[in-house]
Amino acid sequence: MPSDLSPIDKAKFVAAKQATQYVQDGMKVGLGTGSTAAWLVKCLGEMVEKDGLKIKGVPTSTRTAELARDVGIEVISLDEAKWLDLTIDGADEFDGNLNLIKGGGGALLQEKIVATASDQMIVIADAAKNVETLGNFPLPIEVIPFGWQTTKTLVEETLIGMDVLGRKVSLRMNGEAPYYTDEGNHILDLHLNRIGNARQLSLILNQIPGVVENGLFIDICDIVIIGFGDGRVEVRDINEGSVEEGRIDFLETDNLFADLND
Ligand SMILES: O=C(CO)[C@H](O)[C@H](O)COP(=O)(O)O
Repeated sequence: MPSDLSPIDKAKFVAAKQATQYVQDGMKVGLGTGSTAAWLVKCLGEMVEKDGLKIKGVPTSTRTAELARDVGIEVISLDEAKWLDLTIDGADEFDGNLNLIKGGGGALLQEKIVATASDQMIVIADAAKNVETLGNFPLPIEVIPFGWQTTKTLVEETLIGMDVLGRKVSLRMNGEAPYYTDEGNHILDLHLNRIGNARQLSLILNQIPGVVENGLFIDICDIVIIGFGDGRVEVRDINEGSVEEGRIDFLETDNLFADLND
């Protein structure tokens, strides 16, 4: 077993590896963004190269598009694909109803569009992302740069009437400058600590002029695959209401793991 990887990275890897079992020849697959999704893309690239897996990938960011091409996955746009069989992505938090906070990596807009245009969305995550109530992770919202400070004020005023614990709103930065998304927008991070009614908050935030989308994914995710640092995986399926457990043996995957870690 590679010793230089943290238990969290191993957990992300086993969740991603388990998710590849849902990918079949001929599928159009949405490819998420972030460190866990990057493991998935690398695993799928390995399957394309070594097993001749034939898939078309729709990436959710320029970062993922580059990685997917690098590992040999055929990349198409969502407009070319029109509809997807499956999207696999990471998350910043998920709750017992498989509702999510996403957008820690700034790609929430494309991620939500792509996941919504899929028959099935699978989230891959380490166990630390599992929460009872969403909101400890700051909720990202994507806003257009025009008048963003006014939009921020409107968001702050809106939060006064909401069932949340914190109300601090900060502009995401990239060093000294504001962060820009792939669509040329900014991100406001909402430090809410606890979101009492995520469905209501999501609907209300999206009504504010200047807000393009928020990082709450409500009723979008079907399955969460949770990875643990010792190789265990747990699969939660919202439709089946089931929980399955398994294990990925690091000894069996050691070579792949080492290759992918290059
Ligand atoms: O939503 C996302 C990017 O916008 C990511 O999926 C989320 O931030 C989780 O990232 P990681 O897998 O690196 O923990």
